[in-house]
Amino acid sequence: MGDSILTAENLSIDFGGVTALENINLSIGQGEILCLAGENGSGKSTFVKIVSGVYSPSSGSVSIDGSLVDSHGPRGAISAGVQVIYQDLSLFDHLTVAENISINRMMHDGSKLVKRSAMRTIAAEQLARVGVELPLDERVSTLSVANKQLVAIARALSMDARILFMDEPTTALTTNEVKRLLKIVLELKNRGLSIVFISHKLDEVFAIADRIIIFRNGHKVGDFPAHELDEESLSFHMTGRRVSYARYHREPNDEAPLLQVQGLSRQGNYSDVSFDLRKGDILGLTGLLGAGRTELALSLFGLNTPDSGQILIDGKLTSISSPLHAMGHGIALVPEDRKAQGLFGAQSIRNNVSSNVIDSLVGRTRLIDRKAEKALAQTTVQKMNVNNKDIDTPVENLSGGNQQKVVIGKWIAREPTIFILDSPTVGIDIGSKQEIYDRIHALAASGIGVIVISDEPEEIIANCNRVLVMHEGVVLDRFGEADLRAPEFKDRLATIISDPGAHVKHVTVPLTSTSGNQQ
Ligand SMILES: Nc1ncnc2c1ncn2[C@@H]1O[C@H](COP(=O)(O)OP(=O)(O)OP(=O)(O)O)[C@@H](O)[C@H]1O
Repeated sequence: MGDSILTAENLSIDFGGVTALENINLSIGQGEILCLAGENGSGKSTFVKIVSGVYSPSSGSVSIDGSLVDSHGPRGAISAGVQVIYQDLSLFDHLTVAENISINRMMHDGSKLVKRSAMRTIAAEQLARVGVELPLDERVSTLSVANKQLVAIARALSMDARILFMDEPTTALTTNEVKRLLKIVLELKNRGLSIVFISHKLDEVFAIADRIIIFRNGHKVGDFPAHELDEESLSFHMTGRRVSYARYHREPNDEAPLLQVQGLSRQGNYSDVSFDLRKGDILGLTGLLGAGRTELALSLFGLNTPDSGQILIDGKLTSISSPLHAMGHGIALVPEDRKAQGLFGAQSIRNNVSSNVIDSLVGRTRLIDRKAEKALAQTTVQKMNVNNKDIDTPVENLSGGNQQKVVIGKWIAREPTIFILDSPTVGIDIGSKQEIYDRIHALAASGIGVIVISDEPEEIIANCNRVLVMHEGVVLDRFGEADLRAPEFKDRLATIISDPGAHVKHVTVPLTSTSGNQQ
């Protein structure tokens, strides 16, 4: 580690009696990439929020270059060179690239007038530091998530950042975009910036980390040069146990399809998609972000009406015109964006879980059976291993990964027969992933049909007995259990996902009940 730039001493914080961090001591070196690892709810984001002045610690201090940082608000941290890029990026979508990059700098400098030329100069300079070109006058809303992220990095640099915190920056990026981002992070480090990088994707951590600090239950439990760890030892330090993902094998022998999708198309989203889903199937829908997977899932949940094609449930032609309709047919969807679509943030865990099954909780008196509601929420919290067991906690106070557990749990509570999970383990730690995979396997083994949307080859291989690869709205290829079992399949799938254009379609028979590819 180079000279230490930031030092945290004895940092502790608690929220209403719950200790989120206790006696954290750590330092960050000049020009170093430090990865913060830890299970969901271990305190990583809370640490970032203290250092950046969002939270005041109950005790302890943060100093930069030996000077104490004022812990009462973000100003002190910003002046000392701390910048944070949160997952939602906090950009102004309706403003241009140049305006977004320069706005903080101009406000910080006390500019009262909007000077367009100065804005453009600042933005161009900062983008050059990141090493990318973006159209300065383009509205940010039109950019890809990856390019929005570059805008956020350029904005951070414009504030003379010396330490850049990135909290799960790769969750919404494609494989190639992740590679570009990691390259940029390494270049910024080479120019002397200190970077604190938080990710649950251990391959990313090992691709860039100089040092890895591990939190568990609010305590620092490890501080290692990255080369002293590998994925297995890091997982062990994070969870205190050996983590491995069991593979799923379909047992039910009822071949009648629960769901048949035949020639489904929606202009601009997906085209001519066909597949069957049987009891006990876990069908993987994979491909890059933007492949049409999410749009297809939304159509199956009544939120994105197809233009043509057919959906059959239990052999009967069905039109799914609304989520209520879909739920009536036993379909559940864990959406891609848990914050916007999956949860009522200000509501308690209890209310979020019961919101999905409220009809079954209303008794003859037309009142909600509060006892049953409480029992259901408690069971969900236990089964999903949510770290906060107080069911009256607002879900917005849970860590990101624990929020995702509540979303999955509240849909399981509906006991669906067709369960669609869009990117179910984004932001989930490796130990919790294992638990969620076990739950998905058990649900499928009990006879429901599951669709898992994911671009992680490891996730697809651990969970699925069939896979559809989508690219630009069409099914590019499909694989059955025999393919999935082949030892080289993980690498093969990773190559197809990262470069679908180069993949030559070699299976032409559709995976329908009449096809031979029914593994
Ligand atoms: N504003 C808050 N009010 C109450 N509890 C909170 C608040 N913010 C965080 N916590 C609690 O502090 C603990 C640490 O949460 P934090 O978000 O720091 O975890 P994390 O390591 O970033 O997890 P993840 O990987 O899931 O994002 C959790 O138990 C969380 O519920």
